[in-house]
Amino acid sequence: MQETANITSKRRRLQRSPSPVSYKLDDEDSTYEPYIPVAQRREAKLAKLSSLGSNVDKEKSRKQLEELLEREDEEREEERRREKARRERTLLMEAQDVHSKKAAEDAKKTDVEKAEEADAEILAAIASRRKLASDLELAKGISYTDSLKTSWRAPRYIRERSEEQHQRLREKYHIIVDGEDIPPPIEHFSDMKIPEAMISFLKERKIITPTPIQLQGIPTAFSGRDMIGIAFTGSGKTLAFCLPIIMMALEAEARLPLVRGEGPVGVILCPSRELATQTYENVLSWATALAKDGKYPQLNTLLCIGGISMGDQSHVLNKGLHIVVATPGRLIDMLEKKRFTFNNCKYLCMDEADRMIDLGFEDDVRNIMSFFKRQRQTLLFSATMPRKIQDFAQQSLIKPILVNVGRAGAANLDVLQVVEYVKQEAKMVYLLECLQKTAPPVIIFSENKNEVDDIQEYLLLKGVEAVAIHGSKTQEERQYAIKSFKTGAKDVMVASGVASKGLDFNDVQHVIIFSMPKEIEDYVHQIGRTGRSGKTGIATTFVNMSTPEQTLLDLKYLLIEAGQKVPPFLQTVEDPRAAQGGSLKGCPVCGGLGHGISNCPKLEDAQRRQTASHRIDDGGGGY
Ligand SMILES: Nc1ncnc2c1ncn2[C@@H]1O[C@H](COP(=O)(O)OP(=O)(O)OP(=O)(O)O)[C@@H](O)[C@H]1O
Repeated sequence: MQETANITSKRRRLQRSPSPVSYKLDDEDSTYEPYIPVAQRREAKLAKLSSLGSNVDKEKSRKQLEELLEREDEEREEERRREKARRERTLLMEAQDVHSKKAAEDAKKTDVEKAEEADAEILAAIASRRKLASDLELAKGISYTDSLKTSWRAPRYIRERSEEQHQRLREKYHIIVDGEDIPPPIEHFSDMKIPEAMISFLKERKIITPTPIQLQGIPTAFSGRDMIGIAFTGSGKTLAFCLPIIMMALEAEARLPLVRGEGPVGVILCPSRELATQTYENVLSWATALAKDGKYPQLNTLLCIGGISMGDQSHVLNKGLHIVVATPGRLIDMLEKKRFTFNNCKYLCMDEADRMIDLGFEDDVRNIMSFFKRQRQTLLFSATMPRKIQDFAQQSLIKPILVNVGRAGAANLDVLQVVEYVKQEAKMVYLLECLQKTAPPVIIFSENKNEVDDIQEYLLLKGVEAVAIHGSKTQEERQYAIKSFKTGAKDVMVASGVASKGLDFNDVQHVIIFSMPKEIEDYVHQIGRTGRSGKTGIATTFVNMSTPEQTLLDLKYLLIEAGQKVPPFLQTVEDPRAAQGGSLKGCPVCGGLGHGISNCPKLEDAQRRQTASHRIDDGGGGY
């Protein structure tokens, strides 16, 4: 009996000892009484009463007791109500306190801080864009976690190098990488397991050692990895994404030759017909060089752009198809008409990718992705890729690797940038003078199609051999302009933005920017038509009162970044953010260094275009 009592008292002590969750209550509130339900209390009191065994009328006592208990209950209830009201009052006061503190903090915030908060809100709104994947994948919740498997491996002696050695090599070439299990950089084409015939062909064209984007980008793409490749204009990105597609097509053909109705194995998307044509010609020449060697099969490549008759390429469509180079509009048309399918397509590359996944083309890209029937390798390349687009793209790729040579959007350092203040009415005359600065070939850029025509007309009148290209010209006129400028038959090409992205003309000496584009990215692409492939070039830009101050600021920062001379009139352009003590970070939407997101011309333009709901490509990219 004694033992039982001990155990019971021990148990009680144990029950009272603080549990990890309730210790605060036990420690701090010594008046705490555990709650006993009313019925239980009532029973206990009645039991106590009957145990007294008095002679009083038990029924009467029961009634009195019940009244007493009811009164007690009411008093307890009243006390509980008062306690609740007191707590609610305290919470309300706390909330009011927090609110007034926030209002006081807001009042203390500078305009810059408020602007930064507004920027963050806009950024968050853009970040909520739908993932870049096909609607089918999104609807079915399909997402892949592993990169595409390929048989390619770096040579053993390179694989055996330590990660520090790889990193040292990257640092030597100013390559910044980001991602998991990054393949090693390879300094020589001969170590990349590229066919000898290809190496000899490249050598004939003075392509002897890989450029930085190639020495990290080619092994990355050969390994089957998704990647974002960013490198300045004229740095050889085309070879970095074409070689992998060629090798993949050769491998597919060697496994099982493709027959009519099969293929393509891979597709390259470009934002303009001209760029697609140029890339197609490159692929064609590299594939032909391999076939000529006799050891490799002839690959069939299709150019799929608007403005041309696809019937002219029926000989390609009548055989197994290996590679398609396309602009989005015509590609979608061909896929919808089932002229070919993407059932076995496993390589998608987007050149000038920021433009492709930019607000205007986004839905086209998603539509194209919906034709893929299996996992693909996706590669995005550009000289400009603002942080926001990089982030957006990264969530759409599988274990992506970012290969970055220099700051995305930085100007090519081989271009000498000269910015001149020229009054609007003096521009045409000064242009003639400016043309004397260098020997031809020269490209003149204007943002306005009518102005392009006016400049060409003026130059022709003055006896300058000039051709013109813009989105309203017919495809024949555009092809003629490109061809005659490329072959050197014409000295000067006057162009709107359509010719700025990615086009590779031999040895352009001088780029004249007659009217400064609003978006600094466009400027970077335009001046990038010179100073290519390690050569130097000059870019002269006309600005005046009609150039928006913000554009001038973007330009000023870009010149400073590239170590170029900042002319006195640009030096006087003040950054309002600096005056207010705000941060001078570049715009995450367009990469411009002279403004924040809330003043981004690209965003404004995209919003305007979305409202007008028509396409982005200056008449050249789509169908
Ligand atoms: N490894 C190399 N060595 C020397 N020249 C090269 C090499 N790779 C490519 N080139 C040449 O450099 C020129 C520019 O290459 P490409 O057009 O691929 O540049 P890009 O980086 O795509 O430029 P953009 O951003 O303007 O499109 C081409 O004429 C090409 O033949």
